[in-house]
Amino acid sequence: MAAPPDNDVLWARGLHYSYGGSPALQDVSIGVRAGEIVSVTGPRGSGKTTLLSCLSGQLAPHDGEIWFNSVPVHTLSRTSRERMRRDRFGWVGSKPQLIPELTAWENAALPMLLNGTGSRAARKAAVEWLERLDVGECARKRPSALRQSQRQRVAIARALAPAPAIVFADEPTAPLHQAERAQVLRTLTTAARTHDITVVLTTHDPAVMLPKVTPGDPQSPDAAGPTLADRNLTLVDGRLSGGLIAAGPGATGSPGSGPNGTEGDGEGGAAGGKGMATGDGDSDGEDSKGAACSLSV
Ligand SMILES: Nc1ncnc2c1ncn2[C@@H]1O[C@H](COP(=O)(O)OP(=O)(O)OP(=O)(O)O)[C@@H](O)[C@H]1O
Repeated sequence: MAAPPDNDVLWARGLHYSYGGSPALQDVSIGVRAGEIVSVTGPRGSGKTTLLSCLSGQLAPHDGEIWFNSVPVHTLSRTSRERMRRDRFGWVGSKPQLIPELTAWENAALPMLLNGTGSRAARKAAVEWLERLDVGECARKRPSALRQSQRQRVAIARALAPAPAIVFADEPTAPLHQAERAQVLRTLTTAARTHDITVVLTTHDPAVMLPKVTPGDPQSPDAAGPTLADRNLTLVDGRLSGGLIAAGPGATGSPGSGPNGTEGDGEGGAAGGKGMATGDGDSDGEDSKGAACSLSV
């Protein structure tokens, strides 16, 4: 069993996953650096949710390896994977999935309380994150009293508050109006960057996808402002397509500045072996979809 490159916090190789014999992921390999923000795009049914579910330990791949730092996730029992998810990962789904009987701060504090954090410390962290995400005034309200965009911010606070190593976000802006999408994505990615949290998110949202940047060209899309993700990966029919795009200079605070497309050399291509998408360029069945959308608490 090969160990993953040291500088990748998350590393997967040769992932396969099928639903009843129908392949959803085929030979997918990916490396994500600590602190990196990676978006995964692709048409409907291309395998984005399945990939996120495998990487986050919700689904066990039918073949392939997944490493979280030095932990071989693919060899863990279901219980150990659950513990790892609870202790080290955050999850933001396309629906906020808050507990209706709990207030916003109680929802945001729940993963910490389940992790054994004391109630005062959990409450303090939850309220601080709600404030950071501009929903501090909602802390004592129940989800039914909030707008959908506010509920999604509470869900983001719930994912970030325990200081996870990685937040997985599956179509986090899907239920929002167009005007709120960029704002919520920016809030999530800015908060993650500030706290050095790695993010892997799926989206159809063009705001997250990285434009091909031509250095020195004033018409280059990057001139319009910073992009939200450091890299975009494209899935087509369960396979990573050649569309690995590395971040340009507009991706503020990006650690994804390896040889695979710094300075916006967009067409990084699949680095390494077939379908291998990595931030560093030199590194070489059990559940239904419903489970993938369950709370990661
Ligand atoms: N629980 C399931 N049972 C059977 N097939 C499934 C299940 N979940 C997903 N699939 C199939 O697996 C393939 C990949 O689905 P997946 O949801 O991962 O793609 P996606 O890119 O996230 O799609 P979307 O953008 O619509 O959410 C699709 O063909 C889908 O129909």
